[in-house]
Amino acid sequence: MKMGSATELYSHVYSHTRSSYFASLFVVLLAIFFFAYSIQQRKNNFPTVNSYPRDWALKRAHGAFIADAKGLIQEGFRKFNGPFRIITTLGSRIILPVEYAEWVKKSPALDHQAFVSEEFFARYPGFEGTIAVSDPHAVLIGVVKNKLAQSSQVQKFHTHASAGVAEFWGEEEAWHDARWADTGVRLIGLMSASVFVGDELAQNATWQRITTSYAMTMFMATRALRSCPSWTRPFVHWFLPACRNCRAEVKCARQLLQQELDKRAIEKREAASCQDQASVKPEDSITWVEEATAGRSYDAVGMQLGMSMAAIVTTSELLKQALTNICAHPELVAPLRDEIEASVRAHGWTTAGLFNVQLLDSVIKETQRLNPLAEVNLERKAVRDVTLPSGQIVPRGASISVSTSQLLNPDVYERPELFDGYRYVKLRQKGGKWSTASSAVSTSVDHFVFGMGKFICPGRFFAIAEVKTALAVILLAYDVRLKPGYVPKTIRYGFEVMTDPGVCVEVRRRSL
Ligand code: HEM
Repeated sequence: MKMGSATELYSHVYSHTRSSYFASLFVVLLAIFFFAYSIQQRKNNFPTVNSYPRDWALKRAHGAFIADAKGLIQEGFRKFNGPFRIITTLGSRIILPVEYAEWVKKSPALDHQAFVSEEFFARYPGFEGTIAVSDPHAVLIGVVKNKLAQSSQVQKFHTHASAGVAEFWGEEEAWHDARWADTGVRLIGLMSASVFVGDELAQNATWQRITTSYAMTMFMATRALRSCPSWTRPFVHWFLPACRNCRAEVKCARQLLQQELDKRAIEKREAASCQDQASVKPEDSITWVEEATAGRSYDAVGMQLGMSMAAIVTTSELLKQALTNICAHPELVAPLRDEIEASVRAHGWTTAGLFNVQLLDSVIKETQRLNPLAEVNLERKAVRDVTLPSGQIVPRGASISVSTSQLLNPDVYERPELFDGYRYVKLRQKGGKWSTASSAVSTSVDHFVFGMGKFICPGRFFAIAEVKTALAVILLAYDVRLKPGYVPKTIRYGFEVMTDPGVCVEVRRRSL
């Protein structure tokens, strides 16, 4: 009996313990499940603005994105009143309102190079330019930051801009077509290449063609690859015509650059063999990259294509838009010329001279405000799960961007839809935050066309100096106007905002 009772008691206690054990396990599992579920929910908690019923192949989503990304962004903020997703032709992007800009700027979990590497396939042959820009050792970025931005290139810019416009437009004193969509890019290509690779290679027509077209060729290849399922990409990139074009451009650029490197090596050997003759290294980015890598192996052509890719489309778009805006506001021409002439008289073609042309600086910054190149900026990839100030989780691997809608915010800018060449001159006079934020190379939450924080564009000083020099050279030597009847417009494709490829600017040589 005793024994029986003990066994019964034991089995009673055991079954009780076992059932409470299972109950506790159940509760713990349930809690884990709900915790994981709530995290998953928070991760997926970004409503999508262009998701449509039965749009399995995303045709409608892509069409809406390409046709009117700006409208979709406005719709997203209106509907969701906070962060949301947008389906793009390059995948999906989380769009944040400007209130998140400072947070994005500081978040160590958000990376720009990882974004470029992932979104622009920095792993396939032909994509050497993207590989160089997203290289984790940041050699190219270091060269742009430490050398390109610091050395004064204004004299070189002036020489090449003057030669360029004389070649493109000549001495004709009658109004004629400036072919501005093309000559604007060629001008920036020439000026940039003179600093990137030195005078001789800069003059080479094939080098000019490749370095001005590579960014677009690479972008077309990216688009073609994105339209293929991800598992096919490691194979199809060998066959897609757009990817083959990329590889052909890299191959041709490599041959041309190698000739330049060989020529430099011979000159160096000759200088070394001639005891009393010191070897003078050319002051250009070929030399700077070689010094920065300090004997480590690197891809010289990748560096050059990466630099051209980052520099030429962006800067030539700004130049084209700025001159078009000046033509559309002819009352700006006389005061701009007066300012440039006074500055050149006092300082010559120098960094100090460019610093003094404050109206030109304002015209350029105002151009960027209305033509910011893209509807979004601060493009980042989350390198780990990261929680937004709103509590939503951006999952590792997701891409985010901040909307540039602040550029048109009437609380910041009076009559924001209008082009006002004097806008930043007037804001600078107001003082306060605008005493520094009004300059074309500066950045703030009210104008971050060059990005912000750790990844801010290191080439902005170079770009602004180039655009100022080119505009000054043009305005001093030529009269400019829009072709009678032409109304300026921009072309939008997804997030991109570009100059009208049919822009009609006319020029005539000034008789001085
Ligand atoms: C008007 C002309 C230009 C515009 C609008 C522009 C814009 C930008 C923007 C928005 C970024 C990303 C910043 C961020 O996300 O915070 C960037 C990065 C970069 N830009 Fe520019 N850029 C211009 C010209 C140039 C030039 C002339 C160069 C080189 C000569 C250059 C080299 C770079 C590089 C290397 C990066 C990558 C920085 C990094 O990942 O840390 N850019 N640029």
